Amino acid sequence: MERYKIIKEVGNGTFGSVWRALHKQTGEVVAIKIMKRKYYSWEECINLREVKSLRKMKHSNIVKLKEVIRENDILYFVFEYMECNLYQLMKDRSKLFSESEVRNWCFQVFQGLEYMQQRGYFHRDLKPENLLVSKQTIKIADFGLAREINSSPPYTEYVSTRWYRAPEVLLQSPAYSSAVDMWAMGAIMAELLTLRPLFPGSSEADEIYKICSVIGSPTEIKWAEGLKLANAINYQFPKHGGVPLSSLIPCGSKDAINLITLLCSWDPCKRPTASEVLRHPFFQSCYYVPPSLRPKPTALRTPPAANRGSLEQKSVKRYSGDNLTTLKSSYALSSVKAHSNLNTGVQRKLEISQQDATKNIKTLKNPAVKQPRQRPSVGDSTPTIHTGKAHGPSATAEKLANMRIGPGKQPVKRTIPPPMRAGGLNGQPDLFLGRSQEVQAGRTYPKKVAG
Ligand SMILES: Nc1ncnc2c1ncn2[C@@H]1O[C@H](COP(=O)(O)OP(=O)(O)OP(=O)(O)O)[C@@H](O)[C@H]1O
Repeated sequence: MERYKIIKEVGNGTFGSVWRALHKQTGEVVAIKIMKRKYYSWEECINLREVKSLRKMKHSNIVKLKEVIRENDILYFVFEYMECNLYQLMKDRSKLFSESEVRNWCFQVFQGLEYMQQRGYFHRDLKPENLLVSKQTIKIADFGLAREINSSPPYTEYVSTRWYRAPEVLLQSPAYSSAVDMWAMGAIMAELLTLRPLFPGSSEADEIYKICSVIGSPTEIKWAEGLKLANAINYQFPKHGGVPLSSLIPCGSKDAINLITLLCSWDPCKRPTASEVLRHPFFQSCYYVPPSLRPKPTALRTPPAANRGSLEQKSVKRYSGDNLTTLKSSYALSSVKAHSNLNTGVQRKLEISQQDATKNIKTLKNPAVKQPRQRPSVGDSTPTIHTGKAHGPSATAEKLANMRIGPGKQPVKRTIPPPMRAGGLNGQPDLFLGRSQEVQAGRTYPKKVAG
């Protein structure tokens, strides 16, 4: 570590603090993540998801892991340095971003996600804090929870920050897919357009309530599987018709609203894949390189046979600044098939794998080291183990099951996100707080300064 000069702390997450540093010899500025727990052997380190997944990712929209150093049982990740995260860009703004700014960021993030999906990974904790920006470039960071699409469910440990958490995860589906990242991106895209979180639940139960009040409660037609999941944990959805997203995102174009609607579909199979999203009319003005002109990706991870066909067929890598052709509205909603394929691959291996949970070193060896944070990730995103049905109802299941929000058509409420640290404050459990406070339309959400 003596090769680096540590300059300033720039972030403090669940698992590590992140510092701006200087490579003494080259003068290069880097970000060094110092892990909070100790690592007594290299073996422990190289099994970390962050190492395993990031080592394989080489894409201009994925933050580059340059080096991993273990010294005196302390683990350091050396990353390329990025100026700030997306949440920091949003929090003090009163003027909305233009749609083209939002489009530009989202296009880049979806390219990173497409790359991940094609290599068989999904992120699982997308949120504005994990999208890092330097000038016009945005990159996906924090692969601590990334998972291989083909790894075996059930996925028992805690996943993703509440406001961006997909309904199937809230309802404890044991076999979710990369579609959880698409849900999160729908919520993030809406937030970028309005500077307000779309589903600012103050607890897991309130999160579902908020989702229902915006997109309407799921029906058999919209999401039969979801009704089964709810039934399995004895949960009843509140009855809501939802509201037109255009009323919540008045500045959004038709295409933007349509894309967010698709991304935030109840049914994960109905959410488009990243490749499909990149062909959506919302990105029509963005540049596209057809598959035949794309360079062969290096270090391509070969998916197991079960998924290979579907992944390869969908293999679309795109975009470079030059040699461009514009794609004209060739977007087709084949997402049902796409996510089904991924899901099937996952679900096929539905043997109970406790081994899978134990693989998560973060989860098991670093419980509740959560540092106080300001957004709902606090405490709530600590990957504590959900025991799941196999071990009796989890706390979430109980919370959800005990909750009955009275039916009846109510006007849609925009609600204040949890004051300061929502749910799970300082590691406290995520308690159901009842119906959230109303807030007048047009009022912006107070957000606290990021760490
Ligand atoms: N490469 C980087 N360049 C600049 N800042 C960074 C970089 N990586 C992380 N940060 C800052 O540090 C913060 C925390 O980083 P990160 O999300 O990797 O930590 P974590 O412990 O995994 O956090 P979480 O609580 O989200 O799991 C980020 O939100 C970001 O502001």
